[in-house]
Amino acid sequence: MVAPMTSSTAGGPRRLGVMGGTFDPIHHGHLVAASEVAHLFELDEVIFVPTGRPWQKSESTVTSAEDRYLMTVIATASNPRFSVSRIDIDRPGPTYTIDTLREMRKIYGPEVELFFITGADALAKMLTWRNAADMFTLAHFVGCTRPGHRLTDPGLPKGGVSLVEVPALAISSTECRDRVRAGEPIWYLVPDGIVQYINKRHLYRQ
Ligand SMILES: Nc1ncnc2c1ncn2[C@@H]1O[C@H](COP(=O)(O)OP(=O)(O)OP(=O)(O)O)[C@@H](O)[C@H]1O
Ligand SMILES: O=C(O)c1ccc[n+]([C@@H]2O[C@H](COP(=O)([O-])O)[C@@H](O)[C@H]2O)c1
Repeated sequence: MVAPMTSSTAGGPRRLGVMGGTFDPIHHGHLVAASEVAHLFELDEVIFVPTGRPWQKSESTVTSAEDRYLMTVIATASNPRFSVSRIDIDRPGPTYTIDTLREMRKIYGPEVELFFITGADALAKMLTWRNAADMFTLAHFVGCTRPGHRLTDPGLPKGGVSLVEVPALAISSTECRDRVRAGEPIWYLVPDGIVQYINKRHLYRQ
């Protein structure tokens, strides 16, 4: 593990975490990873960014962007340091992180420090992402441990990534969807409001 960078705290540039994900649905694994990275890196805020069209996931299995966005808002509402951005769902075309980071820099200004947060599985695939080499000039990348996945640096530019240990929660969105489909409970895998939203909207039934 690489020791996290510490902040310049008061008076320094704003430090923003960017937690990108399909969040179909959002679960406690996402929330705990974001919270831990916020703590370790002394972030001012973590912005959750639900994907619009996650091109590396099968389109037919992805729930509508509005449902995923609303679930992300519900799940993060109680944490004053968490917020949700629509930038990926409002941008047409496939979702590329290079575009997310460019847009973030336009919105928050060139001085802001961006920390893009990923789990070990996403980090392992990062070199297959669009314009991967350019992403590292726009943000620092933080790879988090995730049960069932080995956390290694897949050969990213030196200094561009930190690997950190977060509390281990063996939860995936796939498992949540499968459990709903099978009539099994997802209480405590996801926030209570997400169980209620899924039931109200009849998501993942077939
Ligand atoms: N339990 C977890 N612990 C740590 N990181 C996680 C965990 N679950 C997801 N992540 C990370 O959160 C980000 C968004 O993940 P995503 O929304 O694709 O959820 P998922 O559970 O991996 O979904 P699916 O099962 O549908 O593939 C990714 O960087 C992923 O690696
Ligand atoms: O930029 C890309 O080409 C790219 C390819 C795959 C995933 N991503 C981003 O990685 C984050 C996690 O994605 P996912 O598919 O694991 O939910 C999310 O912000 C995606 O937009 C980005």
